[in-house]
Amino acid sequence: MKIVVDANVPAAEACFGTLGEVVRVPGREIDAATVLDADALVVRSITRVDAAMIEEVKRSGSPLRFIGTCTIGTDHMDEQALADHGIAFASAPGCNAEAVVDYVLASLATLAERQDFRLAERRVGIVGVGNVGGRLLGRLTAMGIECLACDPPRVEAESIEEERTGPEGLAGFHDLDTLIDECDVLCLHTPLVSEGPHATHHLLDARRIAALAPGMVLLNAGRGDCVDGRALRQRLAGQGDITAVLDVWEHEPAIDAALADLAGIATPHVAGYSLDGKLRGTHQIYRALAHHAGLPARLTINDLAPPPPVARLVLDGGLSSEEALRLCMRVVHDPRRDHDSLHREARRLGMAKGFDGCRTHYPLRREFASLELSLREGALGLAPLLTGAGFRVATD
Ligand SMILES: NC(=O)c1ccc[n+]([C@@H]2O[C@H](COP(=O)([O-])OP(=O)(O)OC[C@H]3O[C@@H](n4cnc5c(N)ncnc54)[C@H](O)[C@@H]3O)[C@@H](O)[C@H]2O)c1
Ligand SMILES: O=C(O)[C@H](O)[C@H](O)COP(=O)(O)O
Repeated sequence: MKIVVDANVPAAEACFGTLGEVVRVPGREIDAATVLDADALVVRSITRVDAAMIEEVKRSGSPLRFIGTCTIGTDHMDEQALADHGIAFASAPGCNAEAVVDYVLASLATLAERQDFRLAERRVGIVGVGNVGGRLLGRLTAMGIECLACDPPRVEAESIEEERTGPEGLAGFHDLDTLIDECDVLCLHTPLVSEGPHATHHLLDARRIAALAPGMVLLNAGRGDCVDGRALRQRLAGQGDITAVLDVWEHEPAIDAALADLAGIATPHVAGYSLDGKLRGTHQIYRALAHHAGLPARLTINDLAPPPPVARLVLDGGLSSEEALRLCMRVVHDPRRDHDSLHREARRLGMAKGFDGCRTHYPLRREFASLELSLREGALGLAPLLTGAGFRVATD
């Protein structure tokens, strides 16, 4: 079996090499011609697999029968065209959700320090309460931070279910305009949905961007097209009274440089770029391809991940809860580094090349859960906050 794999998929040889011959191709270069004699294709989000590509592949008589994307998002795939041509499809739901939550918490902790506010006193609105938003809700709530949730498709689906099973799980869900009115921080974790009753293209449109109260933080780690970037740029340039944290952008990789300059934190679509998250994505697609091909998938995720560079940190007393949180987060992940790299590489290479370069050469990053915190007596009071934030805490 010949398997074409995006060059930015880690552990590709270790996993897919047990199933067939692996050929690595940079994601932006993968097209119909690349996969003419391939049996399987493994991509990430930068490869557009649309109807035209699938039709060209099939017209050429290619043996291609399986396409997997090692990502959560699937808006780069035309799933209907794949089904129409009998090509099996798999994605990697939830694979990097923990990494995105780490990114959100570390970004908010950075803004709290920069703007001198206490995160615990902020109310956070979460739009899209799936794998990412749901985990974010869980961690923020465990940290004692008040949250409001918005997920109309889920409410609709669960309401139908509720008629059969009784009311549960719907409390605390509100509409988007309520979150805009009542929250200090708005976090977008929606997929890009182009049509239908719950379309998300420009979900944050000019009207909603104008309605954000001065002082609000808008964070987008879903998809760039969920926010009207032009309207956001105008609001930031004109009034400059809100803060934007942007990891995803319209027109990646040639993103709006002026918007990137105005954002408090601007990162090149790397919120989910922990090694753990990428390896989970590879492993999920490896299992799906093995299943499709009727082959055994013997590797476990534990076979793939190396030990973390910092495994354990001992905390004594003397730090405030905010200081301790920031310190522990930054040992694992600091979004300021990614913000600086994006600006530096964009100046050096131009935006599109700089953006892609930061992603291709992304430094090693692990997840909060890879760090064990050992709390000495004076720091024991920090345990609930640090556990809630996602660290492993030992109190012996
Ligand atoms: N920045 C990154 O690195 C990164 C990493 C992972 C995922 N993502 C993006 O984040 C998205 C969400 O990831 P996930 O794993 O939570 O997906 P998911 O499918 O588990 O959850 C998405 C949630 O959004 C809800 N939703 C859909 N339309 C909505 C609307 N109009 N308003 C409010 N909620 C709506 C869905 O009902 C669902 O509960 C992905 O589709 C992907 O595009 C980005
Ligand atoms: O959808 C996802 O999983 C994320 O957006 C993912 O981090 C995208 O990374 P890429 O596929 O572009 O490398």
